[in-house]
Amino acid sequence: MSSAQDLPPSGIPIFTTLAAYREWRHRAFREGKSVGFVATMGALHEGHLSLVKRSLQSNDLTVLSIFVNPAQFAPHEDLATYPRTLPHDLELLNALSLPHPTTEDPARVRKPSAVFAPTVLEMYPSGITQDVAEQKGTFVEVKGYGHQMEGRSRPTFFRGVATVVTKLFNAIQPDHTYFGQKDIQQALLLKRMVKDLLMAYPSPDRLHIVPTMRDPTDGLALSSRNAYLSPSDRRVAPTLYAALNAAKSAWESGASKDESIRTAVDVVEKARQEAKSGYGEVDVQLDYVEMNDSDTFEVLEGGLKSTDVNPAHPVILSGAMWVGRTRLIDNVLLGDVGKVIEL
Ligand SMILES: Nc1ncnc2c1ncn2[C@@H]1O[C@H](COP(=O)(O)OP(=O)(O)OP(=O)(O)O)[C@@H](O)[C@H]1O
Ligand SMILES: CC(C)(CO)[C@@H](O)C(=O)[O-]
Ligand code: BAL
Repeated sequence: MSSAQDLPPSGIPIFTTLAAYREWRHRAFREGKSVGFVATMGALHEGHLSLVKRSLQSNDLTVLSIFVNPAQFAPHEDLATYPRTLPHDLELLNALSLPHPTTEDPARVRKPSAVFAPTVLEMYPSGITQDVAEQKGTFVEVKGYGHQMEGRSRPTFFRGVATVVTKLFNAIQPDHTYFGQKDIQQALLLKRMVKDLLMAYPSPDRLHIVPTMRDPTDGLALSSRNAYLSPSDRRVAPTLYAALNAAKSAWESGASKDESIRTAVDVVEKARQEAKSGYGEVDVQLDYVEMNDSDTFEVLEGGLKSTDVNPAHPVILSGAMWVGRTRLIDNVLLGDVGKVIEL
């Protein structure tokens, strides 16, 4: 366990080295205790906590990693400014507890058991540069599944995510792991990776996808990057979710894929015009709105309608939008949502 001077006080053990974590993990193996795992980049919010709560409900022990992974940021992206709030993250985790599922004794609760907060060198012993052409060492690519949706705008993102999550799974050795629907392509791609690489910790059926937590007042998906939003940005930010919902209603009322996407684009365009001239003069730019098969990630054909699609194979309706200098993503699922996420 780390006793590093620069770590904030915490009731939860914080491991900064693989060796220290492994000792703890071996004890859990010996004692036959199940370990649930939530991977994060910190700056925790209720969305993260909803994943931690799922883990607490189903596992003896719950580990959370906090690691801002350089490999998933392109050189022009926001690695340097990404919010880092470890003391506050630990406060949130220390305050979290759920009744123990197998007893009515109110004194027995489950709390997060450990935090893994490694250094960059610990995670990348061969070193890491954000420029893919210059990288050396071992990287993981999920071919055919990383170039659509988010991958179109962030071509090296999923390589960085698949690589770090493989490392985290090798380190943590989770029985169960929990990812958020907000990053739906990431979660589904990782499920495929776990299957393709014949991983045991976790096995593919033990990678759980948890619904997106939203601001109850306007539906904005909770996200660490929301911290970048100015008050005027924040007023426009729910537009993406509103646009996706407009497209969803159109689709469910019989519109084609192209018509549904057009509905979403119109919602963003209207908000863009208003935000440009309104108080605060916010610059809104749609990056993409798309509909993709949740299994293959292939783009749906433009003329398709909901009646042409098997509801047992949900469609991902997703998008990304810039609000000022903040890039927001969101998605809704069309069809039998329960086939993809655990409600
Ligand atoms: N609103 C949310 N509801 C449920 N899960 C979420 C939510 N936001 C993030 N997560 C999940 O938490 C995990 C860690 O995500 P991460 O630390 O990148 O936070 P984030 O809020 O997604 O940050 P960012 O702003 O960088 O996208 C991922 O599995 C992610 O999908
Ligand atoms: C899965 C993850 C922790 C890998 O760095 C990150 O992409 C995230 O927080 O979603
Ligand atoms: N939640 C996704 C992490 C990223 O955008 O880098």
